[in-house]
Parts: sequence; C-alpha cells; structure tokens
Amino acid sequence: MIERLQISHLRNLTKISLEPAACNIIIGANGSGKTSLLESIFLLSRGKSFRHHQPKRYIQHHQNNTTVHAKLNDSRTLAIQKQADATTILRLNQTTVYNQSILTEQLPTLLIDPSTMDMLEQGSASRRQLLDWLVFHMKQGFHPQWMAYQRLLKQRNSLLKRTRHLTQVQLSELKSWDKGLSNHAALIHHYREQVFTEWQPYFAKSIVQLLPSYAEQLSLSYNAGYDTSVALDVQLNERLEQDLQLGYTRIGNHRADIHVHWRSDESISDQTTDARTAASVNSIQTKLPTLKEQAANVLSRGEKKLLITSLRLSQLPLLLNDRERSDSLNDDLSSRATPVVLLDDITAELDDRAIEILLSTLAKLPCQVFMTSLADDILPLVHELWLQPNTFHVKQGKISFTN
Ligand SMILES: Nc1ncnc2c1ncn2[C@@H]1O[C@H](COP(=O)(O)OP(=O)(O)OP(=O)(O)O)[C@@H](O)[C@H]1O
Repeated sequence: MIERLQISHLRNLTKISLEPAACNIIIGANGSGKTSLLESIFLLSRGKSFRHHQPKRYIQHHQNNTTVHAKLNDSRTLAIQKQADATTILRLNQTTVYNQSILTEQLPTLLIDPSTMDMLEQGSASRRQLLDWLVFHMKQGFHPQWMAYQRLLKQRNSLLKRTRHLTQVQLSELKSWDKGLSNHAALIHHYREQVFTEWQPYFAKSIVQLLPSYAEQLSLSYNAGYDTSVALDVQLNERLEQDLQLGYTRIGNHRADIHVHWRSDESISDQTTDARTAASVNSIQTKLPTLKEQAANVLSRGEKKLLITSLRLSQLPLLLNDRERSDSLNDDLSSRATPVVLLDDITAELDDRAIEILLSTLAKLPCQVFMTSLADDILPLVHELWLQPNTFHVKQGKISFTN
C-alpha cells in the first residue's frame, strides 16, 4: 500500500506530498487537478500517462521534468522521473533500475476512467491490454516473450512496409523472423489462454454482484489472433502475398481480443387476444429463439460502465489468490504491494444504486483505492464502507486533507 506519495511538476500539481489511507477520495472542481493525481500513480506504475503519450504534455509548463515518488507500507520506495525528451529515470529502493516492468510488478495499478468506457466498441488494443495486465502479473514468463514477439513483429512490419517484392535474402530473413514469432506466439497464447480460463469464473461472480440482472446472460470469449491449431509461421508463409500487399502483418498474438457476449433465451408469456381461443387458453408460453449480440450493443452507458468495472475488478481476487498460491509454493513470504485501483470520476453516469453496488464491491477487495469526485455527496457512503477513509480536497493544484 502506498503510504506516502510525492509529486512534483505534474500538470498543475507543483509540489504535493500526501499520506494516503486504504481508501482515498479526491474531491475538487473541474480542472482542479484530481485526475492529475491519479495520473501520477499510473505514471509511476506503468511508466506512461493514460492521457497523453508525450511527457511534455503532462510535465508542468516551463519545467524540464516531473517526478513521482512513493513509499510503500513495507518501506520499499519507488520513483520515476520523466523528462521532456522522454528520458526516464526509475528507482527502486534508491537504486536505479532500467526496466519499467520492475516497478509495474511492485505496484500493480488498475485504472477505471471515463476514457475506458468505450473499450467494448473500440479496436482490440484496450481489451487485449486488459487481459495482458492480468497475464503480466500472473505469469512471469509472459513479458519477455511479448517483448521479443513485438521486436520481431516490428522488424517484419517495417520490411513489409518498405517493399512489395522480397529479394531472396529478405525472404530468408523474414522466414527466420517468422520462426521466432511462431515460437513466442505459442507461449504467449498458452499464458493468455491459461489466465483467461482462470479469469472467467471470477468475471461471472463479479457480474452477479455488479449487474445481477445480466448474471446468466453475459459471457467472455478469447480470440488468440490466429488459428492456434497451426503453427503461426506456417500461416504467415501462406498469407505472405496478402501481408506484402497490406504492408503489415495481419495475424498473430498482436491481434488477440476478448469479447463480452450477451445472450437471451428467455421465454415470454404471449397473451392471446383471439376471442375464439381466449376461453380455453389464457396464455401461451412461447419459447423465443436465443438472441446473441455483443454486450456493447445491448447495455446502456451506465450498465457498460458497470460491465467494464466488473471486467477490471474481477481480475483482483484472481491475482491475489494466485499470489497467495505461488507464495506458499515458493515458501516466499516477502510481502508484495497491494494492488491500487484508480477510479476517475466515480459518480459519472451511475445512479445512486449503481454507485452503492460499485463501492461496496470495491470495499470488499483487498486493494488501495483512489477515487475522484466533483462533489462530496458520496462521502457518507464511503465512510459507511471503509474504516478510515482519507478525504483530499483539491483546489487549483493545491491539496488539503480532511479526515
Ligand atoms: N502541462 C501542464 N502544465 C500545467 N498545467 C497543466 C498542464 N496540463 C494541464 N494542466 C492544467 O492542469 C489542471 C488539472 O487538470 P485535471 O485534468 O487534473 O483536472 P480535474 O480536477 O481532473 O478536472 P475534471 O473534473 O474536469 O476532470 C487543468 O486546469 C489543466 O489546465
């Protein structure tokens, strides 16, 4: 759990130091700096902002860099400094580290913000990232495989983009990359599929809590991005001409996706009004054909928010159970950071009942929560659900603490 957080020169946050609790509510008007506070924690954990790619957009105007520093409850410290030219300095326990994944592993951070609300309708990248967040934290071997796969894919795509006719030398180079891609692909798919299978019951349970009326109707599916019954290099070879025309690689793990499906096979009571039959038959039970749709086409915006929240939050108990299992197997009792949930604009698009369901679900999870809100009307509920939540009021980049 983050025990102390220090931020300097991130957007309108000049110098901030705060001592968070297990639950933290950040309240302030539009533009006061609430989201920037969440952004700082995300930056520390993932090495990038969830709002802008270029550091110069979030580094405070007229400053050269931004720094975020966190002390965890077991005294570990994590720090990141981002400079305008994107140079990054990372520190774990005062020692420089060269790989962001080391900090990500130390501080699993899960974000639920308004921009993720369209993830069901958008391209596959954000849904793939959702699955990969869990795979990264549960399968140690996944990240190196994924990095190696992406390196080879980049080389392949850059060659496909450069030419439509390969020389013999280029062809043999491409075939050796495809062999490498194929080996990584099999492992990446294996990790993803394992984690996906474990995740499904947790998702179903979470839907029962957050969207009970859809409990029997929503399900998840995983698509590997290629036909996993045939080695990827064989398929890449078969479609080489098409890829050369397109200028990029069309199939592979980078096209993996998850979908949420809605299904209905309810029977309804069809009241007949036919006078001749009315005397003998009051109602006829008609079995309607099963309807199947992408959930995004059926749910309201508020329901979609609950569904996306459910997709994310259902990953936490699985991650924690998995950690407990592997710690006991390895006899490793070293504590690991409590996952952090960042909830931006918590009340947006949710009615009172939905907010109550969401917060009471969250309060039961062993995680540290940072949530932002424009108004303080959620405070009574938060105080009911958490033991000693911290309330921070933000005004023009200045933060004050009220208990
Ligand atoms: N690079 C920057 N340097 C200085 N200030 C910035 C920079 N980028 C954005 N800002 C300012 O920082 C402020 C904080 O924005 P932030 O998005 O954190 O506010 P918020 O409280 O989450 O608002 P909302 O409720 O509208 O989402 C804004 O007023 C914005 O103009």
